[in-house]
Amino acid sequence: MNKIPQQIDLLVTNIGTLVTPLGNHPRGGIEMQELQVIAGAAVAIHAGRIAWVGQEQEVQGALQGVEILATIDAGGRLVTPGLVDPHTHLVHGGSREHELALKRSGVPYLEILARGGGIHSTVNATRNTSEDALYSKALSSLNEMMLQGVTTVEAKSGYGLTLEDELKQLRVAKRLQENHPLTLVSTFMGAHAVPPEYKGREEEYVDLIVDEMLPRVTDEGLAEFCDVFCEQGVFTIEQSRHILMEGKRNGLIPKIHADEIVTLGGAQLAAEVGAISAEHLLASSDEGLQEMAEGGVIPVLLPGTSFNLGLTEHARARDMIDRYDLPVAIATDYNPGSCPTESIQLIISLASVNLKMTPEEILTACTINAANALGRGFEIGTIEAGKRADLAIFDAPSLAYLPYHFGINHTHGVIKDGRVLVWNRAIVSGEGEA
Ligand SMILES: N=CN[C@@H](CCC(=O)O)C(=O)O
Ligand SMILES: [Zn+2]
Repeated sequence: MNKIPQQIDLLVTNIGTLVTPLGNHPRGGIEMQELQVIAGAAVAIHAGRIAWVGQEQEVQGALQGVEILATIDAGGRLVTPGLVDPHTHLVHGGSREHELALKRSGVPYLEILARGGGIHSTVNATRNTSEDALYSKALSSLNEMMLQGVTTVEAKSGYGLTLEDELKQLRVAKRLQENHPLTLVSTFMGAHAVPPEYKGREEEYVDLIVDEMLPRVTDEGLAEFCDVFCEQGVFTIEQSRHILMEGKRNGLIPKIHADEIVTLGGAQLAAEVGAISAEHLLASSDEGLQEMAEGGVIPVLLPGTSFNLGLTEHARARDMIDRYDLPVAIATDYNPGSCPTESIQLIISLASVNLKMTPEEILTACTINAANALGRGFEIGTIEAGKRADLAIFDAPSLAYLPYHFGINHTHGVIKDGRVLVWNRAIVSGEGEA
């Protein structure tokens, strides 16, 4: 139990129900179902951290003699840990609604890419967009995410695909890290596609990533993670292994877009290279899932992507949880092609409808498990003394109401590092404010 400080900066009172997983570690299998539920709760915050959490009727006793600087009334609402979105392609230029008809007429995702559209179309747009314009666009998406109850967001590069354009994307993320109150976590993904100018010279592009991009990204401190789109016609298992191992040598933790469309063995590769997470996994084999479980790799599932691509098959979340005890995380995968939405609450409903996850599993997936997919389980993802004071406050009578009542935003308030950022559904403090 943490010692209670002499001063409380903010006391959140009148919480109808507080729901949170517990602990710092990823929660797999049946543990995903286990939450702490406190009816009539209060949370005391000091220096951006949770100092005390418990039943409101105990608050007087617990905080006796402590000076309370400010109080905020949660109005009997539902409070959860601030949500964590561990997989987004936040920074990019343009949009791809011009591909909608093609997509809906049944042209597969990889076919659009092979024809020079898809990711390549966004690479063009991103190269032709200034750093300031990329910043403004990403900022408005980040604010949307914040309004959804999200307090930590991962952001990948991968729409530049030249040294300078990859650095440009990552510098935008760094500026947002510095100026925006949400926590932004950066991932280098120069291996998102082979750019058209390297067609037929794929190995040369891999060399460019390894010899020039990785060292610069590390030198400038622009990313924590390195990701690869390991997929048929994109990067092979061998190329992915090489890039991820070289990334590791440069101090970047591996992540991998694995087995999204074709069963290539990306899940096994994730375990082999010691990846912190593997993403998508619609086509992973049982062997792959078993190896992920043994290797401690977190599956990050992206139900918005399979929904938006019009697929009838989805990632096997039930098998992952019930048979392999895996600590499933979920994310938006926000990107301009396969999943153009910032709405984690839509993803929460899709995790219920298409992944057949329970409300308790879903909350675990977008809090403590997502936090661990970003190596941050020690400081976020639960409401416990000592953790960062990141809270989401919802206009919802119960946890199950979040996936159940779909397609609307339930967020009433957001508190990040003890600061009220959203209240009454509006941003009250944000980018550029101390
Ligand atoms: N599948 C690869 N990358 C992204 C999509 C990128 C795009 O289509 O622009 C994803 O995770 O879904
Ligand atoms: Zn992605």
